[in-house]
Amino acid sequence: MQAVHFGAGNIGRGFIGALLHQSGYQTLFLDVNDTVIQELNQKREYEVTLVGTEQEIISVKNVSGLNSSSHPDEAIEAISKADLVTAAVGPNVLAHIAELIAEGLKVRMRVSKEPLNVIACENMINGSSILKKHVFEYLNEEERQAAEQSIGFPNAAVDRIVPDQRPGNILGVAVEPYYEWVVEQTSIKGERPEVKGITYVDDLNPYIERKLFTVNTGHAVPAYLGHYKKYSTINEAMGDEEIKKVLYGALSETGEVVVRQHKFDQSEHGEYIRKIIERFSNPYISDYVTRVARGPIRKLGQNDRLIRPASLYIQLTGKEPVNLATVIAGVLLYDNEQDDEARRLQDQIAEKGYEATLQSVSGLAAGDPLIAAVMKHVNVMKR
Ligand SMILES: NC(=O)C1=CN([C@@H]2O[C@H](COP(=O)(O)OP(=O)(O)OC[C@H]3O[C@@H](n4cnc5c(N)ncnc54)[C@H](O)[C@@H]3O)[C@@H](O)[C@H]2O)C=CC1
Ligand SMILES: O=P(O)(O)OC[C@H]1O[C@](O)(CO)[C@@H](O)[C@@H]1O
Repeated sequence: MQAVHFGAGNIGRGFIGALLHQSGYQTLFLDVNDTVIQELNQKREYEVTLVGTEQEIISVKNVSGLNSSSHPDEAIEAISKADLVTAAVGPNVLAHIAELIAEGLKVRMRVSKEPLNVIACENMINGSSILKKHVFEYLNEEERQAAEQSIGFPNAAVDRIVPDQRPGNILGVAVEPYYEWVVEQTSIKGERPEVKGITYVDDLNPYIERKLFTVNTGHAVPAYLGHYKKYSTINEAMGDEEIKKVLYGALSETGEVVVRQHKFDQSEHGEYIRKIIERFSNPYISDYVTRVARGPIRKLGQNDRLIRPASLYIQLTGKEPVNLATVIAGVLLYDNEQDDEARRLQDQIAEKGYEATLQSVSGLAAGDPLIAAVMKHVNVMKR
């Protein structure tokens, strides 16, 4: 079986690539990073090290790479013949891989009605549906109708902390042992892809929201408040009692939302939170606050890990999400010259101020109570 995976980065190699290999797939990684592609083609294998109290090494074999930017025709051909297409490129990059996928589908649909599933493995709600929308922009009406019949874009939630790797080791990845990959089976075309480790569910929404609003909201706390307090790693930030207090508070706020919205059992959700906080504190993983904080404009999006649960908390409880508001203030204060979105955010703030910037990046209406709640913390924290 042949899988084509877009993005030979941390999650691509450290999570999806490893499971595909363990499930018997040959994986072609499509990426724009020549160094990684060359190394993949030279070595044809790499190691994933699970780091915890005990270490385990997984050898990922039957892999190759292709620079999809300089070799689009080969990429199109590979997509046209693939048994499964996956992607972990980052939410903002989905639009940029859509044309290649569309061209691959056109070639495929000309010669066969064989079903294919395309799964976006990103930290976002409805990632595969959004990718589908981008792909369909490159298809004509007839092709769209054919694609509706045979090409599935099941949404997915992926969870594994894969920090940035040590320089010098191009392919090897150190990852936490934990993982979760949940895929919406109702959108699958043909047989469900047999990938070890995928949990199929009918409705993904509860799982993606629980994950995004617990793992990712939670991780954002030591990331942004850690950077604010001048820590460089998540581990250091997790040792700060003030940060931990906001973390517990924020996860209790999102917990209330997730449990009420999706009817998760309260005590099971408490246990889920406990495990996640333990994962953030894994002493064997060295994760920089700047990686987890990357892309602050995206993270202030209306459906992302902070604004959506904070807005829902206000709607559902009528209370102020004090802790989530503190973290959102931390995002607005996130100043990192190395991060393009952080620079753009600070430029906007310099031009029009915190309140108007928050409003414009989050899509919140003027006068939304969340804005006032956040501004209280901005005013204290910026002193
Ligand atoms: N690292 C983590 O712990 C987790 C990350 N994710 C999600 O997985 C996605 C990827 O994250 P990471 O692997 O951490 O990022 P990464 O930056 O390590 O990997 C992204 C890869 O995509 C490649 N890429 C960029 N533009 C491309 C294009 N046009 N065509 C093909 N490849 C392209 C990059 O060169 C890079 O190798 C993100 O959506 C992230 O939120 C989800 C769960 C965990
Ligand atoms: O990948 P994003 O959306 O930039 O956010 C970083 C987050 O994603 C993860 O890498 C994995 O979910 C977490 O470590 C962190 O919370």
